[in-house]
Amino acid sequence: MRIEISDLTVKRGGRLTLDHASLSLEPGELIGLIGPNGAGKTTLMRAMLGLIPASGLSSLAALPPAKRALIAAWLPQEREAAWPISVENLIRLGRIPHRRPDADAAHIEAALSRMGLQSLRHRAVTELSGGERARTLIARALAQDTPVLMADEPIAGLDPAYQIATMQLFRDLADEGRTVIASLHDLGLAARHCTRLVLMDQGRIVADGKPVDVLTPDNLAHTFGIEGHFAQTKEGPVFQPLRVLS
Ligand SMILES: Nc1ncnc2c1ncn2[C@@H]1O[C@H](COP(=O)(O)OP(=O)(O)OP(=O)(O)O)[C@@H](O)[C@H]1O
Repeated sequence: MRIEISDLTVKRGGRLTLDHASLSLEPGELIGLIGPNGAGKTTLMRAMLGLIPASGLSSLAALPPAKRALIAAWLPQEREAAWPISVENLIRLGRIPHRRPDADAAHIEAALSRMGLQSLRHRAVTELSGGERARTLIARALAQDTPVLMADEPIAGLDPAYQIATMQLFRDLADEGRTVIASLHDLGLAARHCTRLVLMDQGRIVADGKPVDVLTPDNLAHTFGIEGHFAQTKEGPVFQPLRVLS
């Protein structure tokens, strides 16, 4: 599903933390939202979903909440587990918007299996490692089975195999025709798996395009203050941050 935002703006503490952002997200895209700490990535996604007050337009935020929950799954950055619900039951919460208990089991099984959680299904989420909890929360978002998936730093804290597997899974979801947007700090994985990168700095979108066109020496220097190496290889695009510029 296509999502459009136009002039989306958030003001907090007298400062524009999101400054007139306009974007159109298309089905089939895996969009990596990148930028330094405090650039406004979380703010952009939360405003897009209607979770925080914003001026401007967001086609998602304009929907009634019940409809929105059928269209967009949201994976927030916070991963605390408040009470000892089992892995399986936490994933089941993703099915609430559908009100179709008959179809729930298949979606829950698929999500458990896609995130490698079958052996942990009866474990309390309060007794998981950080990475296992992260995978459980991704599974809950998958069980929601929406055309749009929005994720805030979904691979932070995962081991390399699960980082790659999760990025590949997101790419598969995009290839199936879903719209996927994820904020990422790992520019190497962003370059390798994303079809498009949106670079933010100080509340603004400063670049938007293919990884090769966004991870340019100028953009890296001006936003991150780093130098990196980008190469097109037989394996696909490879990016390695090299050094901090003084
Ligand atoms: N509740 C708030 N009140 C005031 N300022 C806030 C609030 N929440 C966030 N900010 C500020 O808004 C700016 C953007 O924050 P945001 O969390 O969107 O950045 P981010 O790009 O997701 O950063 P990170 O990579 O560190 O997670 C930051 O300067 C932050 O300090």
